[in-house]
Amino acid sequence: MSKRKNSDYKKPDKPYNQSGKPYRKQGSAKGKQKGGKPKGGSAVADPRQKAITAKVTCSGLTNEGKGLVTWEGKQLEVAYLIPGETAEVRVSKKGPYLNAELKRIINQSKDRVNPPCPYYYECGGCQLQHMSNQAQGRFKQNTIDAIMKPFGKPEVILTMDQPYDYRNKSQMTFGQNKDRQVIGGLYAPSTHQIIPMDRCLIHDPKADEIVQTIKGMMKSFKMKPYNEDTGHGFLRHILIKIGKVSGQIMVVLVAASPVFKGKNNFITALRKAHPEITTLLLNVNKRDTSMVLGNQEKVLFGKGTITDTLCGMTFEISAKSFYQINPVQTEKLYKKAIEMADLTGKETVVDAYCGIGTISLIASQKAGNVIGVEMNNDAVRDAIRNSKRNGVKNTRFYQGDAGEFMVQMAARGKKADVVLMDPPRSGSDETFLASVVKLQPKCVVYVSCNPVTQARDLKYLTKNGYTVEAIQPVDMFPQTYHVEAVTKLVLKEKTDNRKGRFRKSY
Ligand SMILES: C[S@@+](CC[C@H](N)C(=O)[O-])C[C@H]1O[C@@H](n2cnc3c(N)ncnc32)[C@H](O)[C@@H]1O
Repeated sequence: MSKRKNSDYKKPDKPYNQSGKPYRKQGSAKGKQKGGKPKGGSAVADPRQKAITAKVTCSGLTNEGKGLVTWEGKQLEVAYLIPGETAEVRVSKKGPYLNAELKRIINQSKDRVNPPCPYYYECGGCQLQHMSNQAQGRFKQNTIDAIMKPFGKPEVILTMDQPYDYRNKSQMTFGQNKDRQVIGGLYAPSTHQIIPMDRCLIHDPKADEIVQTIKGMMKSFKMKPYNEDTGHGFLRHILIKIGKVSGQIMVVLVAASPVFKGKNNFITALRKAHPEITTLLLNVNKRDTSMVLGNQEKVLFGKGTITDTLCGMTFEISAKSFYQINPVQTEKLYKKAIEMADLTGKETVVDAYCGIGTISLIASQKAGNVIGVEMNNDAVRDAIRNSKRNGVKNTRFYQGDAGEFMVQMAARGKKADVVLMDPPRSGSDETFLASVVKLQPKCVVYVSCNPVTQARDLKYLTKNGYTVEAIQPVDMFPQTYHVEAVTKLVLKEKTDNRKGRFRKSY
């Protein structure tokens, strides 16, 4: 990223509460209290000595779906508490911070439901299963409304009718328990501790079934799970991608070594148990990292890719390429994004952070031409293949940093009528945004899975000639606090004083 030029441009370092104001991290109220009466809740001892039980009432939710309570004048976060509920919480001191854990609900909200997942309270992968679907929708709407308040009122969130089993991509991690038995599951929040589980209710059930089969095969094939502490063992993770429309299934064994003993017999046994698997890969990840996939990849059978259909087009997907994980909601998201772009068939469109070219190719049907730019090599290769596969002739794809690409476009005096952008969670950067401002597309459509970084980037664009015209939230990740939004920005018309009339500044 280039040097900061605009003092308003700042990486968000704190999450925000629903009033859009920064709030403190969980238990982040400092333990020391300077006298004065407690402002809320009631307590029975001093948490500096030992944990105490306090009665509190939940007044709101953080962006991460945790209940906000006031205790002794301090704001604390309590996971799994719902606004309006009164509860007993256990307050303890963690370092300089206070930590509050839910012990018992005294008055229950009508929004509370029994979480269907038996691992819900240990896992942390989902944060909202204790809330009804309507309450989850309201929470996400409030979150996005608060964050986007400076830019206008968002539309009503597009929710999902069947909010379980939706993920087309899943990954499970392998290890051993203290009795040296193989376990497979998901990491507990912010740790590398595996919570053994046979089923995750937001995964495609078929994916979990295949993982259970492989786990069962490990003993007879003497396949050891990898041990992060000793560096011994073979299997680290299993990644599965499923084409929800095509039914094609990719299984990726992520191993610590390329030496796969008993490979052929293993493949034969797995194919016999699951003839529906269309391709199997071995990915080698030797690094001490939380990244699941390593760089080395070998196809063990099949094509090494799967295909799927979105918005009437077919897409080929590699193991390492990004593909939206909830195809039902993705169709709604893409439809909105293309609608917001107001294409007439003549425009030059830039699709930045384009992945395997999904938005580019869908937009190409209504545009003059589309230029896609993407960092990941495999995704660019998929995008090029996908344009051929769909008989699209008016797209070009480039590999590289989207910001650098836009700088070059601006330097060469190229034009773009519309910029579609869909950056990762960290958002875009000033190099990219400054070039958008230079290129002056009449419309920018910004898709984001993180409203906080999106709001930061919108602030930059609105300070530099753009107005937000529409914001559409979409629930792509039911049961979790995450929320996606697509925003339309248009170039403001400027008054040309010399001529005394309005002119467009592009
Ligand atoms: C949220 S995904 C969106 C992909 C695509 N628009 C879609 O809907 O499937 C973000 C994409 O940005 C890519 N990416 C991340 N940083 C990038 C950068 N600096 N320049 C270009 N692409 C980048 C990632 O590899 C990923 O494919």
